[in-house]
Amino acid sequence: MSITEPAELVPGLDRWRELHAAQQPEWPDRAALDAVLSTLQTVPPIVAPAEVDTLRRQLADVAQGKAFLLQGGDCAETFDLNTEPHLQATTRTLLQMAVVLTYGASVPVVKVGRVAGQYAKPRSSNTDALGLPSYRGDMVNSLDPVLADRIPDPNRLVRAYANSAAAMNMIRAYARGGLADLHAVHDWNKDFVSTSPAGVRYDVIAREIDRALAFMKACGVDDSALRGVELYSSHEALILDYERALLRVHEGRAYALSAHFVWVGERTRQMDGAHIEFASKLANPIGVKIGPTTTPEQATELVERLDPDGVPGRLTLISRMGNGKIRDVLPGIVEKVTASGHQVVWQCDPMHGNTHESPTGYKTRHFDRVVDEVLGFFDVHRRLGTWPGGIHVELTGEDVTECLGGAMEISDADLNSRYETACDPRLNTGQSLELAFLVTEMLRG
Ligand SMILES: O=C[C@H](O)[C@H](O)COP(=O)(O)O
Ligand SMILES: C=C(OP(=O)(O)O)C(=O)O
Repeated sequence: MSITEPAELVPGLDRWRELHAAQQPEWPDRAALDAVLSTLQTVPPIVAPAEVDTLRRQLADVAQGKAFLLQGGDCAETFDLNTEPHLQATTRTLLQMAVVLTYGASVPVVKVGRVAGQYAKPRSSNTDALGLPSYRGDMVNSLDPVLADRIPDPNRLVRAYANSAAAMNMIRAYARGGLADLHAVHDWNKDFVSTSPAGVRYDVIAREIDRALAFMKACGVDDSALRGVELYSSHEALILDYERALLRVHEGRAYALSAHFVWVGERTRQMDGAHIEFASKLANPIGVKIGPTTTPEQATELVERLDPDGVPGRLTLISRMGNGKIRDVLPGIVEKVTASGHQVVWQCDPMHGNTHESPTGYKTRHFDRVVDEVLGFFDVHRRLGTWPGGIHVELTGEDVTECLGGAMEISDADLNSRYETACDPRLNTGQSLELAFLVTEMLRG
């Protein structure tokens, strides 16, 4: 693999540098940043091109209605919480959701974590409630409300790389055996079953799977394929200097090897902006968030620009419109993009359009609105005869109290008991599993 002079190997690779890049940190010392970037240009990347290509092929199946995409993880990962228990909890929750979907709806599930690199956040405001520079993710500055720690520090890019690489190392290990072995389907529910209605429901499926595995064993069927899974990483490609430093050219194609899948956010998807230009040059499967103001024309323009060769699954359009708007805004977009002939993955992020502030001052989301946005997404696709390809959720495997509602009926008064997110509120394990059960019913629907 060539890692020298990527811009000479891929024409126009660095055109993004001439365009406006929204939401970039104001690094105080350009020379310090450049020193860090030149280090990152020579490190081994976090993922490999062959893995990225495999995911792209699996997303082609999703685009063609043959599989479902489950993507989830922290809103913002932090260096402090990049621990084995935290990674295991996130992985377990994703695996449990995938089992519920695969078993309940008989559909292959492509599993992608918001993990091993989700260290940068776009913000609505440059300052926080205390008047300090906003926290922009551990890759940029510190969550601690101290002025000096909120100054962007380029050394954090190296820490983000190192933490991502370490996390990806563990995730690959989990995926290849042990934790992700379907024979451990019961263990994923340990400590959880007795405390959650969704855990009890899950246990029923786990017992059925156990029986099926015992039956297969008795019949002498080779079940080695069930001893591991494929689990991919993803994050928002926000800090372009970082993404560019971890880009490598392989067989003439530019791969962002910071993750298997990267997406461009709602705040940075301007057609004439640097993020879309950068993403257009990548060989990775990429996503773009589309919010409630997106027009069918804009969506089609994005698709033509990011999928010029019409590769099924190359592009995932992630709608995040809010439950009150999705039924009105999404249909025109789906109709026009479908008429263009491009086979995109349609994915629903039911989190980012449904955020509000609780009377107690917490940024929160109500589970009912989350579910209603997913229902709206399914309604639209059913009506138009297109495939509701996946969901994208902010979740954690911890028992936090950040989103309201769900079977445990988390109330405004409960929010302060375990509100731990570094940025936006996440579904806890129980709420995540409940969502998986509900989506299974929608898929069967
Ligand atoms: O996760 C998404 C965004 O970074 C987040 O919603 C922005 O939050 P803010 O409006 O508090 O800046
Ligand atoms: C910032 C995010 O979302 P959006 O771009 O949709 O606001 C996110 O998913 O972290």
